[in-house]
Amino acid sequence: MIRDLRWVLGKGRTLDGMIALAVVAAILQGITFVLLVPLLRALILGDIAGAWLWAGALTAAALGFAITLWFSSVLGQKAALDLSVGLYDRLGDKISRLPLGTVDLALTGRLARLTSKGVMQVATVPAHLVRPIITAVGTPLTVVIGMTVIDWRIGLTALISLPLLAGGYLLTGTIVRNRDSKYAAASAEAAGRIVEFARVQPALRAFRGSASSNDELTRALGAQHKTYRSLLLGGAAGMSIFAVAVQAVITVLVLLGTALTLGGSLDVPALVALLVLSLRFVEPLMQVADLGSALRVSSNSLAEMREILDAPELPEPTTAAVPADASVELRDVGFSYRPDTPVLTGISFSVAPGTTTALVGPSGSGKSTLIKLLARFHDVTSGQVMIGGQDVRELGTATTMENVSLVFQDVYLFSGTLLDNIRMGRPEASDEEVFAAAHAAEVDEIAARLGDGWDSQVGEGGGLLSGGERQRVSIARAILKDAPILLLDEATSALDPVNEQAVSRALHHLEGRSRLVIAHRLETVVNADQIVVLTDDGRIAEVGVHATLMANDGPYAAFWRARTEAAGWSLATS
Ligand SMILES: Nc1ncnc2c1ncn2[C@@H]1O[C@H](COP(=O)(O)OP(=O)(O)OP(=O)(O)O)[C@@H](O)[C@H]1O
Repeated sequence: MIRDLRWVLGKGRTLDGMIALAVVAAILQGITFVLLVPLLRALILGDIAGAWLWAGALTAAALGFAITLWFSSVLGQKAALDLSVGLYDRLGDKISRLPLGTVDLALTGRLARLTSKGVMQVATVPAHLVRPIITAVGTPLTVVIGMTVIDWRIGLTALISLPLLAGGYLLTGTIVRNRDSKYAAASAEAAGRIVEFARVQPALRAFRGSASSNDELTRALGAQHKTYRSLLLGGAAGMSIFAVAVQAVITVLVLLGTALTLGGSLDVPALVALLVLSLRFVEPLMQVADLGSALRVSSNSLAEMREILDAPELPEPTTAAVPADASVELRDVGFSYRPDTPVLTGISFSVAPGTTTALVGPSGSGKSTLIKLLARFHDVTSGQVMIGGQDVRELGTATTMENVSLVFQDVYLFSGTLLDNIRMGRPEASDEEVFAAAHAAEVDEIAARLGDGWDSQVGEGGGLLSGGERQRVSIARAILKDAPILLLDEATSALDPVNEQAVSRALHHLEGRSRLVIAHRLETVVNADQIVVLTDDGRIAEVGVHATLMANDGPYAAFWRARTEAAGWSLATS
């Protein structure tokens, strides 16, 4: 854990300083406790001069303890700040370098949890956990040494009791850790079910509440409740075991001290003083169990962050190649998300500069995956994806992205103004260029409808706009960006006719680029320079133009017949 913290902090001098001062503070606190023995002894024996002397020494040690504790607290707070800044920096930096294909909803959810609760848990480790744990261990050790100096038999007994207490602590830890991870898993499941429950509300209400989704949520909440109860019971049992171990040690020390006093080898003042010391000796240890389980929770969060930070990135070339033109070529491309489950196999075709290729295939045939490979969301498992005669791995992610514009179904707008969202296509564009792109994509009518025109907020994720409006904003971005290659997922089937026509007109402004389109509109398919038909297992079934493929009477002709029968009206409107 400390190694991981040091890794986040870089040099970690603040952390090292805090640890060194915490060790000194723990020893000074132990010495303060030990000095109680001669002080009490002097007081009981009526040695006033001696008592003053010991009281002075005790005050000096206590003062030293307070000062070092204060400095180590300050360093602990500084380490907390450095840690949170370091973690946010590293996570932010990593997200910008992760393959886009891996930045999905699951990762977003994990990051939301880790950057809120997780970072705080880790940042407070030095000040609130490491330092108290050093005190909880260093102080009793110093006290044991002091006891040994006063009476070696009592000291030795206290020393031997330490492994017993450590055993009790470990047992507590094991019980809490196992139950805590079960509770964490049940909580994550319950949180997922609640989100799902909220998401499917429209469907649930439309179908008068299908019981299954409710059942799942009830089951997940029940499991969470059960694991929480088990965690509380386990934690209480663990604490009790530890407390019993502590009491046993005190009892043994009292019995031994009494026996030694009765035997005449220990005087009464020393016995009283040692008994006081025994109580102080176990006091810091009592905190260890609590601190230990908190430390484990923080260490789990840090491990999860490291998992994200250590996730593999796409290799980037030292010098990015330059594409010769706007052509696209796939050479025997194979891809799988998981080992041994290929999604695409043996895909080869080219898109000549300025032409349109329509991708057609059943749901799940890999059309979106293929488009994402071209934008380097992932690297191929085998074969090559080329842009302008260069492998995208030689172009690197940045150059690849410079050469493509993406207009996808699930357009995500960031919460900001309409204009800012369009400007994102080319941040350095002038206002005139932004307005021209917005006008071409017919976004100006959206601006006119919204209260604050171009400065209207679009809401988180663009939630204040309709699906078709979000798509037009995304087309405006693409027009502004003016990249030579357009990757488009049409999805106009999900739009109302007015929006569909607006999107369709907006897309005309993106003609002239090399276009690879997941085609849903029959008009796009029939007019495409080339149609690539995929099979349901991600292979190429046919490549050609509409007339040839219809004449072949193969899978494409079957697809065409099915579509025109199902949506004959759309031919009439196109
Ligand atoms: N991130 C992912 N991780 C694992 N498997 C995935 C992932 N994305 C897609 N798949 C799987 O890859 C296959 C192809 O999916 P893809 O979305 O590319 O198909 P598609 O032809 O675009 O489908 P649709 O027309 O329904 O959008 C499917 O079996 C899908 O379940």
